[in-house]
Amino acid sequence: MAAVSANLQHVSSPKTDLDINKIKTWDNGLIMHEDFMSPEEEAAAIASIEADTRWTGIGKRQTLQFGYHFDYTTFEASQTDETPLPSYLSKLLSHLPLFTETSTNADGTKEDRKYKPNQFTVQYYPPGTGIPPHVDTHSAFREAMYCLSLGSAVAIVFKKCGETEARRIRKPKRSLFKITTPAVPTMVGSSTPPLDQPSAASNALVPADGHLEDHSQFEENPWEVLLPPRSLLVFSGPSRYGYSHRIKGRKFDRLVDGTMLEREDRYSITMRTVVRDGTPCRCDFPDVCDTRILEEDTRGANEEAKVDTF
Ligand SMILES: O=C(O)CCC(=O)C(=O)O
Ligand SMILES: [Fe+2]
Repeated sequence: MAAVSANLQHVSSPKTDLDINKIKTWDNGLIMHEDFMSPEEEAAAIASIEADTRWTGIGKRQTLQFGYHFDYTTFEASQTDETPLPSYLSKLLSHLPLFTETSTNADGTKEDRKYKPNQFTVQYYPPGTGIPPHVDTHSAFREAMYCLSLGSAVAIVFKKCGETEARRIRKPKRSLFKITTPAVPTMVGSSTPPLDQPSAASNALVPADGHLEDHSQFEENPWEVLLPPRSLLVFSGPSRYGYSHRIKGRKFDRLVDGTMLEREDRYSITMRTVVRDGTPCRCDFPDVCDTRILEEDTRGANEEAKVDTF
C-alpha cells in the first residue's frame, strides 16, 4: 500500500525499524503492523463478522461487542454485559503483539506488565462514513489500545490535543443513542460517524516518509496515516492519551501520487483492556484526561461546599 500524503508542512513520518515485518513506529507512541494477518484469515474474519446476527446500533453506526461490551452511554465498559469471543478473535488475541506498560507502584517502584485486551468492538464503516475526533476514555481502559483494519483501506487523522480539545472534553458527553444527526465531536469515547461529503480540501493527506522529531509541530496540525487492510494499529503514550483521532466521512482518500483511493466496506476491531479497580490515569496530558478533570471538579465542588458552610 502506498504511503499517503500532501501537506509537506505537517510531515509525519514513521521509523520503519523492522521493515521485514512491516512494522512502523512513530515518536508519539503509535505503531503500525502492516499485513498483520493473511488475506485468507482476513476473508474468514469478515465472513464471520458478516454472518453474525448480534449487530447493534443506530443507523449506519453498527457494532458487535465481545468480551466486556463498550457502553455508548458512559463511554466505558459495561459492568454486566460480556460475550465470549468468536474463534477469529481468540486466534487474533493469541498472537497480538502486547505492549509493555510501565506503571508506578504506590511505593514509587516501577513495574513492567503486558495486559491482554478484554473488550472488543467490531465496527462497520459503509463507504463514505467515519468516526468523529475523539480520545478514547483514559480512565476506563489501560494504556495500550489495538485497532485492526479489515476490508477497505482508510486514512485516520491524528491531532495533538490543544485548547480546543481540552474545552470540548469538558462538555457533557453525548450518548450514541441520543444522536440522530451527524454528531458534533465530543472528544471523549466514540460517537456516531458523521456522513460528510468528500471535499477536495479534506482529501489532502500527510506524507509518511521523513522523520518526526518534534511533536510541537503537530499542535495545531492534523496528520494522516493510511491504514491498509489487515494492518494493526497500536496506540500507546501520547498517541493514546494526548492526540485525538478521527476518520473523516468521505468516499475517497488521496494518495501521495494523487491517486484517489475509493473507499469500500470496512470493518475495524478495537481491542482495549478494561480498568476495573479505579486506578486513576496518570498520563502526561491532564487537560484531556477524564481522571484529572473529575479530580479537579471534585476539588472545586469541595471548595464550594466549604464556602457554603460559612
Ligand atoms: O475504526 C477505526 O480504525 C478506529 C476506531 C476507534 O477509534 C475506536 O473504536 O475508538
Ligand atoms: Fe478511538
